[in-house]
Amino acid sequence: KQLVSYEQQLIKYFQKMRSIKDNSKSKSRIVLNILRSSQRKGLLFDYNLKTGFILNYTVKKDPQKYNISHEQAQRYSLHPQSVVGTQLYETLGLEGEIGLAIKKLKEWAAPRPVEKNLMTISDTVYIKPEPLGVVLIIGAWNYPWAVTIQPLIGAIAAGNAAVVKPSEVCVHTAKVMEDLLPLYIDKELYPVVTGGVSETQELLRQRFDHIFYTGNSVVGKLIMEAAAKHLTPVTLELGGKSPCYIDRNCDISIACRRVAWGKYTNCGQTCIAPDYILCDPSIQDRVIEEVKKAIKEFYTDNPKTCPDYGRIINQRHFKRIINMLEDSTIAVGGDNDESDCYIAPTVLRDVKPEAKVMQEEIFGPLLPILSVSGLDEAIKFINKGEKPLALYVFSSDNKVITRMADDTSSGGLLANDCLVHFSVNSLPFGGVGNSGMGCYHGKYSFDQLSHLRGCLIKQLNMEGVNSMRYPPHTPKKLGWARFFILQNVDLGWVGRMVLLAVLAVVAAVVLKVSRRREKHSPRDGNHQRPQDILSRHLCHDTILLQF
Ligand SMILES: NC(=O)c1ccc[n+]([C@@H]2O[C@H](COP(=O)([O-])OP(=O)(O)OC[C@H]3O[C@@H](n4cnc5c(N)ncnc54)[C@H](O)[C@@H]3O)[C@@H](O)[C@H]2O)c1
Ligand SMILES: CC(C)=CCC/C(C)=C/CC/C(C)=C/C=O
Repeated sequence: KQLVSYEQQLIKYFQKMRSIKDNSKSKSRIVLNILRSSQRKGLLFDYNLKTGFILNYTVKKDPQKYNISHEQAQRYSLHPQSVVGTQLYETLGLEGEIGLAIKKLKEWAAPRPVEKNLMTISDTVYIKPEPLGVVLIIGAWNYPWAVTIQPLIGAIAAGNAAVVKPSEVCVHTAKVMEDLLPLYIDKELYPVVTGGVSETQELLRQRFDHIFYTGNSVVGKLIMEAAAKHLTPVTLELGGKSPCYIDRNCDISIACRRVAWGKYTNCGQTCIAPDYILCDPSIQDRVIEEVKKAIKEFYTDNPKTCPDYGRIINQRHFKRIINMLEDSTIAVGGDNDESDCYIAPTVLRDVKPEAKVMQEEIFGPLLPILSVSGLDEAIKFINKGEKPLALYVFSSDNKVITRMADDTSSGGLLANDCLVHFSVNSLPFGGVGNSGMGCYHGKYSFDQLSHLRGCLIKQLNMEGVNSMRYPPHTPKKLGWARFFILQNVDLGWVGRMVLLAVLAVVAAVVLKVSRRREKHSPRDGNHQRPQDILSRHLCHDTILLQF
């Protein structure tokens, strides 16, 4: 029933939308105006229903069509990555996020009761998550589905409208998104705007209610600058050099296989790829040998012909990565082919901190190894740099892992594995410092793209209790205020019942006393209501302290 009435509402709304004339000069302004007017109509506030409907429609009712997007993506000949790989690294996560949102949305969107202090004990105090409005999602090219659609799922779940701006660098995927998204979700509420820097800048001149940007830190600063003009909050999912410390005390063979997977997946073009290895010089040769073995195991003797090994996204990035090889020693790989944007899985040995490859995020299949004398030096080295998006530590010794966690800071920390924290939707995913701000995935996406509105609903009675905060202020009142405000009450269910019973008894006693007084004294202008008497008791009697 609800759904039918909701659909009727939608039909009316679309009729109205169609009648709006496109008389504005700027394409993005039109888009924004449409989204804003849909917001004003209050339709988006029906978000439980709407999101449930859209998400169900997308995945559950039409799984076949949902899958077509991968196949079609392949047909549009995306940058080389196997169909299975695309699903494993990109769309599997999306399915998980959608499933979770469908399952949990009611719970996430519901008012959240919070702890109260004594002053607000009889009030209703809660957090009400509200949609922010219109979110601008600017995606990057390296995992275009994951980094563009995953925030969109959060935006929809939280009841927002969203403009989706895929990266122009992944030309084909952007086109697929532009073609396919409107087939599955409401194109009026979630339009896809394609284009490059100038189109993005034009979008950024508009006022959004949140900007969710994924990409490099240099552009991240420009996004923040543009957002500041409208005081628009931002989520910045950036990158940087994610260190990987391999302790002497660990299974080096397993560690290196996991590091090789983390590094060479998507040809190193992963925001959380281990950027470089720090290890004791005594294990460097072993590390090289084991990474080499893993490369062969994953990508055969000739990664160039292996369908699971990727390519560099374009020649600009190819040249940037090849330039980094200049002053380092190649231990494994190194062969490349510019015409095919191919760079073999490569390991660099005895790399100096001043080497070119150590001056910026590599974002390619080069794995430099730097020598450190042990954990202390590794921590020192890491702390000299910017706070990374991910930090990896491999050790069989829990003390080593704990020290790394305690003495460094990063967006995420992973011990004895790489990348997999991205797939755990109960963990917040995001950077800190130069690697970004804000986080998402699962409920964190919902909260990040909601306004958490603090609500306190008081009744108009019990006015006397408030006298402690009203002028004239006195030290005695302050004493009471201190007690009532600073005492947090978390009594639990039983405690609340006991407190209620005690309050009822006190109220009954006070009422009885006041009635007796009323009986014995005639009504006059100074008559006091029971709650005033109660509050006087509350403020001046020691009974309360025992309370
Ligand atoms: N933290 C994460 O989740 C995450 C995920 C993927 C990538 N990254 C990081 O992103 C970087 C790689 O992506 P990229 O930056 O090359 O992607 P990119 O070139 O695709 O740029 C990202 C977006 O910014 C827009 N853009 C580019 N220049 C702009 C400008 N001057 N003004 C306004 N908009 C502009 C693009 O149109 C694009 O949509 C790496 O640093 C990587 O670590 C981070
Ligand atoms: C398949 C498993 C267990 C995890 C996925 C790991 C992966 C490749 C994450 C990439 C995440 C991502 C969007 C990075 C951004 O650049």
